[in-house]
Amino acid sequence: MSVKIESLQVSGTHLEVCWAGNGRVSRYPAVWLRDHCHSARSMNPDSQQRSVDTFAIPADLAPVSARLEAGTVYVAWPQEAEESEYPVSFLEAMAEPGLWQEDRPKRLWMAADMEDGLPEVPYSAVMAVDCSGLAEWLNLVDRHGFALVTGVPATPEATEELLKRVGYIRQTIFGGFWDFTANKAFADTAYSTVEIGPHTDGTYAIDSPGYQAFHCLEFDGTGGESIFVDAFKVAEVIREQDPEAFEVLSSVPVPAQYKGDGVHLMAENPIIGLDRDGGLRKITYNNYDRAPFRLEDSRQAAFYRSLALFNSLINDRAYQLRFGLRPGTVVLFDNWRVLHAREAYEGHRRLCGAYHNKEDFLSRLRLLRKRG
Ligand SMILES: C[N+](C)(C)CCCC[C@H](N)C(=O)O
Ligand SMILES: O=C(O)CCC(=O)C(=O)O
Repeated sequence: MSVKIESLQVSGTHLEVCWAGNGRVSRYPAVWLRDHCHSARSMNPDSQQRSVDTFAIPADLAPVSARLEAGTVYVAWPQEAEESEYPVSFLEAMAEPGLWQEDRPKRLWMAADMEDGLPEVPYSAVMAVDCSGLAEWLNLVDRHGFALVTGVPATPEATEELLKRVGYIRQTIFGGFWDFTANKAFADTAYSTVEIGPHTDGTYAIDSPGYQAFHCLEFDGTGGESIFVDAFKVAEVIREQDPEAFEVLSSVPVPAQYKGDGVHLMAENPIIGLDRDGGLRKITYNNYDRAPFRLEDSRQAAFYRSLALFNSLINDRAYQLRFGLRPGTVVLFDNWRVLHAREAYEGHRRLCGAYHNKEDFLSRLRLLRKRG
């Protein structure tokens, strides 16, 4: 429910809005206001894209008058016949200066935190038309870094249909929706039976896949247990216990590469990527794909020490959630936060799954939350 406006007035180069209930006053500068006008002449009514010429707005613009009518604030400008329009809800959302952000709290975890059960949603709920189950699944992934869907028909078709409810599938050198065994189809150990330690995928991609899903369709063998690690938890432990290591891991740009299958992909990222406020944004870690690079000796020593600390924590069972992927259960996890790994295995194992881009998952989550 939108907050009500108690009163509004123009004051110099600003519009002042006094909000009902708390008496809070918001001040909006004229140039910013004119640049964000919602009328059809300033915002394309079909695309909601800005059409006003930002750069023709006089730097000394000042509003002439303002009025409120039926949930919209109208502002009159000198030399303009038409008023600008602003939904009250828009002015409320922009009441104070501040950079864009969304409230998406994370629950960081160690293995013991998951002893009461894993975040999961039944397939029937996720596929239901009302999308409440889909919203629950994506909210769980956003909060915990992963979530299971149980009772999924063990077919690639059902799995692909499920994953397409999240958003369109990300294409990579491995294709789109993939269905694989240890067939050495690509120059990557995923297509073998060897052990793969905790890592994120696509460290060699400038835009690493935001999410990854696995569904084990067939398993007739031994070993092959999956491992998941909340690397945000590990990063916060390091930030607390070893600030020097945290500085190294969050600042040294580590190059990665994928060489083979007709490509040579390269990208560089710090292992612990931070956002503008110093919060955790993106973990990028795959020691197998780290490309050669050199630092000067003392920095090189600090890098290996920090890397060894990170490695010791992600391989500490206290941080490792371990379970076997089995037919019927799909795991979707945040590839920018949760490391995944696999024990070596023998016998036959068939996995299918896909990647999603970070922005497409968050778009679906955002729209589902708006419906909620
Ligand atoms: C596509 N599929 C999941 C089958 C295999 C992907 C291999 C990804 C590679 N280990 C990396 O770290 O990027
Ligand atoms: O086989 C698995 O369980 C996972 C393989 C893997 O790590 C990957 O595809 O990145």
